[in-house]
Amino acid sequence: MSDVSTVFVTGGAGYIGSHCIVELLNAGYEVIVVDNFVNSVNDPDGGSVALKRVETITGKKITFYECDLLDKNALGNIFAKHKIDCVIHFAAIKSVGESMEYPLLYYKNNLIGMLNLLEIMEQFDIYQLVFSSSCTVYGEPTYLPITEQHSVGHNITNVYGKTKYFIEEMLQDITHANSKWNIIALRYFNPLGAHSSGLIGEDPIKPFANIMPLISQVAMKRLPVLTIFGGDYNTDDGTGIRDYIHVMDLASGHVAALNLLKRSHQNYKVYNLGTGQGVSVLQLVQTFEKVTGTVVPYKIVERREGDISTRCVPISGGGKR
Ligand SMILES: O=c1ccn([C@@H]2O[C@H](COP(=O)(O)OP(=O)(O)O[C@H]3O[C@H](CO)[C@@H](O)[C@H](O)[C@H]3O)[C@@H](O)[C@H]2O)c(=O)[nH]1
Repeated sequence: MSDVSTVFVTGGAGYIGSHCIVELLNAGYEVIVVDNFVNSVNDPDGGSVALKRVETITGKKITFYECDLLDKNALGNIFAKHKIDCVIHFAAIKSVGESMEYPLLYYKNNLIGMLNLLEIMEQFDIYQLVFSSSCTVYGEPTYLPITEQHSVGHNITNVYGKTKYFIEEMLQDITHANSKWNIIALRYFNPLGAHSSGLIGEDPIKPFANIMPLISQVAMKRLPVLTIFGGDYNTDDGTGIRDYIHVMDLASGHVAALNLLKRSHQNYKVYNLGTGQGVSVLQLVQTFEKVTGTVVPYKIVERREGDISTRCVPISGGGKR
């Protein structure tokens, strides 16, 4: 198997991307980052503040480019300049609540971006890819905890999840057609937390609807009260249950996936990345209060459209498909 040492990272300035780069650099990989920097706090000298801080944390230099994946020529030019071994594709657009608003924009950015990347990879004879997928591909689960063998594509409640599902299908097809492809799709459950240095973390600049940054906003008094969606789910305390995974554990999962691609040909594999432990919204709030010593005022309202009740992975996942 080829020696993976330089990783091309799309969306490296994002929350998950930046934390993963820390682990990649610590594991001895070199990284080339592309990002369009539209959802990051940017540095006046170019790049993003998060990337600069990753350099501070690791003591290593990051090569980065401002590039949108819709610009295939620009992407090709970057590939032509470097000896890239492997790609991790984080870049995707998300919107508030990930409703069905603007589906065309989602499909265009997320699907064409992926296709451009795959075409350029093939052109440069690079076939190793780790793809950021999501537990949303499972839709409303028919059994719990969710293994990788659970059906995908049914009742997906948001367009973001659908793009992840469509891309997974595409990746599977191309590996069938050309066995040179060596791909792992990682289905993230709900990431939270920050690097222990506190230098990087989740602080979105665009409007967002995920629970953890909202809890932080309320704790910092930027928002008066946390709105908990639904107190009548069929769970112990009535609030929704998710599997929250620490972002640095997610990062380790990416390094493990890359190491696996490097060690042996995988063709196409999917893995869940979760903890195996379901946590309710109320438990999350109470734990946050206990750990930080800060009170988080909340009110329980109607369920949010498109939300499911419970989603978690088994303690030891299956891993094969
Ligand atoms: O203001 C809020 C926001 C969320 N929740 C609840 O908190 C839990 C988690 O919600 P959220 O952080 O929005 O995540 P999910 O709804 O589980 O799904 C998100 O998280 C997945 C894993 O990252 C992504 O793949 C999905 O696209 C994304 O919608 C759910 O029970 C929500 O009902 C609230 O009660 N109040």
